[in-house]
Amino acid sequence: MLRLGSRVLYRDIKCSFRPLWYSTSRWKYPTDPNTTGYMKYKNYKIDLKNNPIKVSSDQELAERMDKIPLKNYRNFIIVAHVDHGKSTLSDRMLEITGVVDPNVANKQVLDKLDVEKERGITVKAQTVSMIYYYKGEDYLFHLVDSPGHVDFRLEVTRSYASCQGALLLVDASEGVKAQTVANFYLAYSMDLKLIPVINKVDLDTADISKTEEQIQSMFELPRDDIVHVSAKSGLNVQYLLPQIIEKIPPPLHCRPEAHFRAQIVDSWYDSYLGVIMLINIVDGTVKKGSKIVAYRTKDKYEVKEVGIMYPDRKPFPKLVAGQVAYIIPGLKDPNTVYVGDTLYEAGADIEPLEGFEEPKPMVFVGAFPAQGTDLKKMEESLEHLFLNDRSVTFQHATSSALGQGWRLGFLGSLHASIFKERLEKEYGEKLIITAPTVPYKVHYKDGHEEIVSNPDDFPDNLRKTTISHFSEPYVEAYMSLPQEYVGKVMQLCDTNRGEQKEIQYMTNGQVLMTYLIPTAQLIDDFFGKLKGITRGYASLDYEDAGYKPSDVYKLEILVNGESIDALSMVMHKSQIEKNAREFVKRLKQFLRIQQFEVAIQAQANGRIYARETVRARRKDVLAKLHASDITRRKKLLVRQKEGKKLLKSVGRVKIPPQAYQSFLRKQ
Ligand SMILES: Nc1nc2c(ncn2[C@@H]2O[C@H](COP(=O)(O)OP(=O)(O)OP(=O)(O)O)[C@@H](O)[C@H]2O)c(=O)[nH]1
Repeated sequence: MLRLGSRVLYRDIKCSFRPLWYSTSRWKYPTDPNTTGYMKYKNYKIDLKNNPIKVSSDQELAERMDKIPLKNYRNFIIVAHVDHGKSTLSDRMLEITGVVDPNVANKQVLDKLDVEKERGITVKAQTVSMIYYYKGEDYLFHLVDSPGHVDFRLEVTRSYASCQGALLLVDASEGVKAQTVANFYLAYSMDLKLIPVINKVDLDTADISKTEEQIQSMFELPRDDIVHVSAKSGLNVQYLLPQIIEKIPPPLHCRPEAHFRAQIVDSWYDSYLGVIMLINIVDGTVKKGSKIVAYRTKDKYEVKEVGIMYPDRKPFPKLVAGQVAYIIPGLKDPNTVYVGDTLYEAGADIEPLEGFEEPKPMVFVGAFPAQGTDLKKMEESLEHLFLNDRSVTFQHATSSALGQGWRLGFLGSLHASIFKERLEKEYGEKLIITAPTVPYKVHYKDGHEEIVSNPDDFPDNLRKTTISHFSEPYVEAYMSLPQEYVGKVMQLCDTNRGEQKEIQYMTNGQVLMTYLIPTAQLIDDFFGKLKGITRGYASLDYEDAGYKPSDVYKLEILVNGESIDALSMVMHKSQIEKNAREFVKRLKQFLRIQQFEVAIQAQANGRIYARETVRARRKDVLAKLHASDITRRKKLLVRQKEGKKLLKSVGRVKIPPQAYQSFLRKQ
């Protein structure tokens, strides 16, 4: 298998020289997307009169779909770098096939979550079914719109399992980016038939020739196969649909006559209907009343409803092999559903389908309910969200500062922030989230190792007699950027403890840099900093690169000598001094003045690195005293001083949860 960053890829890039005039030629489009009748493009004749298909009822739609033979099914995914236009292209396809009304302004119809609409990014892969009429026959398409961001790569990988082909979409003005390359190799390794598509050809900044050249040289995809579209205006999208039929094979491995067997692709929770599962039906049929079993748990269900996504749930009488559609098993407990598990007909003797890759969390945070939040209700909300996002790992955790909560593991920091936002938006819950941390490894002298994902559990130097050393996780980061920014990016990587592996200069003025970077640096907004110094021109992708020995320590914050577990952090030696000073200063802002003096200290490796003091509140004990009574005055002041001393020795500082919240929010 070819891997992103492999020598093969770089060699190909280096060899991709083309004469200069090549990149300056411009394409002309003689076609108008609104023209009716037969149109010709790369030898495809499209019957625009019969598209979109016309049906007057759901029943007619179901009957028409039922007549489509397996050989006319096409299951495909759209993959691309972030913002290259996947969701917009899906909108146009849904209009051409009549799934949504073309006369209303459809905008990223498949980005269904609030957080997706607000942030303009796809977080969840969404499947939708469509019927397309071509050369006198109906075809059934199952399209998957996938997320572009690297944190959601697992969503894309899982979706590939139900697809035979992929549209590899590239923005004509940006060209091939780091995630285009990563997605290409993923699709390539899964044997998917790829159709290259150049999008945004309407932009003044579009450089179609250069983008074509990149696609041809980097992916060895023939230039002639590339379709040029403007997903925004709809230009040429109608010519893409016949390519899907001609190039992507049907799922002929599916067996409609066999016993029912399907894979759970996704799942979500509906407060009325309970669990809903999106399934890829490999064999047989399933309908309301079918008795089915989940292979992993051996739980039995009687199916309550089946249907297709069009683009929302549309109940159908039955589903057949080759389709990707939903079922409602009448199940209330989301904890018993495993994405990737096989469902099969009760009583049948079947082989389970190959499961999905297990998520490997890169970022951990502690999550605790804010004051006044019901723990039980929050646990329920979390379970419903986990059902829809199986990439999150979680376990119960207790903090002496924040009480009972959870330790959550995510695939990246964007993933963590999206999850928190979903929880707040969709479930109205309030959370206190501790600083993100990566899983560190502790190597003991007796040879055993331990992974620590909670900084509070990280051993301090006192136990070092039994510890041989620590190590921290690294990623191999691939960055593509214009040549002029190479110096600045090298500097950024150096300050983030990066180790250079490879720098490749491409023919189009772009550079591909490969660095080994500690994951802890990556999750500390490395991408934001990279974008900042390259004025948004750089793109980043990464993959796990294992562990390396490292000088890491736990930085503890002490308030009057007592360690605050929720604020502990593990970090590299080089960052301790700066963070220690910053943390104590920041915590001071949020602590209430007490009757006695409060010391805030930052300690690591048995040493105090920084200290701030919150002075005690001074009560004016002399207010009521006559001005001339000097002895009484002295007596009162001495008594006040003694009282404060006593308070300090017995007084515990009660830190309100809001103080933690404010402290952590600023992190
Ligand atoms: N000019 C122009 N803009 C486009 C075109 N296609 C998409 N866009 C714009 O590009 C932006 C990103 O489009 P999306 O469809 O959300 O991209 P995406 O690839 O689904 O994004 P992620 O799912 O977050 O990776 C939006 O502002 C679109 O309006 C196009 O053909 N021409």
